[in-house]
Amino acid sequence: MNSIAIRAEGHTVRIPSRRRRGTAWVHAATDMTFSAHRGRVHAIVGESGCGKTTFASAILGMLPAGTVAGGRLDYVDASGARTPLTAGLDGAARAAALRGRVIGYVPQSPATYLTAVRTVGSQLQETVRELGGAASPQELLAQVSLEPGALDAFPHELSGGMLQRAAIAFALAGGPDVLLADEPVSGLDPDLARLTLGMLRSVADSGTAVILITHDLQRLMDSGTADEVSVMYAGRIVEAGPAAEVLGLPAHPYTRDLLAALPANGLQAMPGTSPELTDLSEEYSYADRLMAAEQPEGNYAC
Ligand SMILES: Nc1ncnc2c1ncn2[C@@H]1O[C@H](COP(=O)(O)OP(=O)(O)OP(=O)(O)O)[C@@H](O)[C@H]1O
Ligand code: NI
Repeated sequence: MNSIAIRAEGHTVRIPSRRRRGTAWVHAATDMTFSAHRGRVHAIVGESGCGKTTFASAILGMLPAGTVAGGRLDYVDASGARTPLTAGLDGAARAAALRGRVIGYVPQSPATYLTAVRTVGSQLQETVRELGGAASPQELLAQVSLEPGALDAFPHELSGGMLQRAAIAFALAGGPDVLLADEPVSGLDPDLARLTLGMLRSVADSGTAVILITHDLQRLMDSGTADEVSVMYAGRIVEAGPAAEVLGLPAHPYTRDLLAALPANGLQAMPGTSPELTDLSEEYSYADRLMAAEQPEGNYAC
């Protein structure tokens, strides 16, 4: 069986952003190479605004209209057949067909996708029916450690942590080959975060390719959930590899600085500031940020 489920090669995304004087371009992804394997958890980490959610949108074929995509971003089925996910409108249509059934998605703000006026159970039942899933709503809730009583609850009756787990149940409803979770543990207390990451681990262990987007390196390390880690900076993957290597012996200065900024490692402030991705120079790298941080007056020169 082919084990790569999502494969990016030179994946590049430019999103148009209208300005008073013409169009500016958001450099949301540049030359990204990435593989997510069935049975493994691949974490994508990086500061706010580096392009993590945009990469998720690309995988889901949900990039904004007018976006220009380059390189390749494919779903690869178990036989090795590739479905391009960003190849123009056609790609978006194909990606839409995969969404839910083949690629399950846990959105960054799970509260927003549920209707307030219907119970969780009726919405989950409908999702299972639409996607032709094999698991019942009861089984899906059990998989994410929610009591069956949650089926009769309205979304506002669930706590933030319960909603986040319900979001995972919805994402699993179609029995997906890939699970894409965008910040699934943000805002959760440590015990719930551990439980949720453990769930994602079991989903991977059952054969699904799990892509876990997070900016919480500490929880990622403590949980040992990830097999691989890709570190994103300003739309690029600056370092990738086995989690123990990337987080234990980081090779890139950006990864080292991210780790040094963790409370457990002394809370050293990140040097300088994250760049705006709008009209970013093609050659921009972390070295530019380090240089600007050393010469703060340079920030005022232009
Ligand atoms: N539709 C859009 N139009 C214009 N700019 C966009 C659009 N979508 C994303 N961006 C920009 O792309 C950049 C990357 O955003 P993205 O949401 O992917 O970052 P992120 O890494 O997920 O951040 P966070 O950790 O805060 O969720 C940001 O500068 C954002 O403003
Ligand atoms: Ni995001």
